[in-house]
Amino acid sequence: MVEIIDGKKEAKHLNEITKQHIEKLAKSGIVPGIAVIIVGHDQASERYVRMKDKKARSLGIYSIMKHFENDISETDLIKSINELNHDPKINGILVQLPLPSHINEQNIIQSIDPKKDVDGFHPLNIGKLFLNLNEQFPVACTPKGIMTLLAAYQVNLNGANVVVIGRSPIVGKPLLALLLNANASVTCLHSHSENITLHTKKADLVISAVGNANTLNDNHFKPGAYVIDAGQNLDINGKLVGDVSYDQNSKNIGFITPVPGGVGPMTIATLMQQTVEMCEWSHVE
Ligand SMILES: NC(=O)C1=CN([C@@H]2O[C@H](COP(=O)(O)OP(=O)(O)OC[C@H]3O[C@@H](n4cnc5c(N)ncnc54)[C@H](OP(=O)(O)O)[C@@H]3O)[C@@H](O)[C@H]2O)C=CC1
Ligand SMILES: Nc1nc(=O)c2c([nH]1)NC[C@@H]1CN(c3ccc(C(=O)N[C@@H](CCC(=O)O)C(=O)O)cc3)C=[N+]21
Repeated sequence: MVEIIDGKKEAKHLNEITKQHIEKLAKSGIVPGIAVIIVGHDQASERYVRMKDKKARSLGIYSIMKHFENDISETDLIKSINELNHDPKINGILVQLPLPSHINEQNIIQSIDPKKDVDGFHPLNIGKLFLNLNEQFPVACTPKGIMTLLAAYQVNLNGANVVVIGRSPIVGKPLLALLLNANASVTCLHSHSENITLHTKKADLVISAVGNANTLNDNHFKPGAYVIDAGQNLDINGKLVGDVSYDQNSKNIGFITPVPGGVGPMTIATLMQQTVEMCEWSHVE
């Protein structure tokens, strides 16, 4: 029997805690603020951004959205980010990725004030994460949310054999650092990796962030394995599915995050949590 790791439930719990922090700040007249920038009209991106805005507002976070046409220049986009860098009402700036190909993503990410980099994508914050510095800095929300979920399910990472599939700067790489910092033994696989099963069969925990349906199935895992599926894919019927195909009776998978209802809701809840944390950090400095 496969047990479900309920990301929706944990996200709700995390949002309740975030709400308490917001209420406490409100007593000092402080309202945390987030700005989300989106370029172009990609349907999935517009949908994610709306979900973030709606959640922020429902929690009492000041939320603004800047929607630009596909042909905005890199200079104009940076100008808009600069305004937000200097806006005292804004604690977190998120630029939805991917951006159109005429815009250099690194130039955009690096124009965000690292103290407002709520996505944790700025090289300074990624560097701090890899160095495991003992200070407060933002961390990419999907990996951070996965760590919160693992903690909620009391998954022991100390010395555990963990396989991460995917090495993007949004999911795989920051996850690798977080797991290493939590004393796991981590293997990171990617499109050049040979014999994926050899690695996954030995893993206590497998985290998949590939972006292809049916990348993994029950035969890839050792009995009782924990599986975190970060994939968001549309199957042939247009249904949202993860990277892992399985059913209730799968023999090996012990615990798994469903798609939808696993990593996705944790990402949004973590974005809200981190916006509020960054507001708190800015007021104690
Ligand atoms: N739930 C959530 O909150 C979030 C979900 N996602 C989802 O996670 C997935 C990954 O996203 P993202 O990291 O941005 O995607 P990228 O496309 O940037 O990265 C995919 C990674 O998977 C690797 N890969 C591709 N094919 C294989 C394969 N056959 N075997 C092993 N590794 C492979 C790639 O290797 P290489 O580096 O060699 O190209 C790459 O490192 C997507 O479905 C995305 O929608 C993303 C962000 C948040
Ligand atoms: N700067 C930036 N930061 C990001 O964090 C970022 C990004 N760009 N670009 C795209 C990816 C993708 N991503 C998701 C967030 C939530 C869900 C999510 O909530 N998924 C729901 C289902 C959503 C639905 O109903 O369509 C679930 O899995 O249950 C999915 C994917 C954040 N990303």
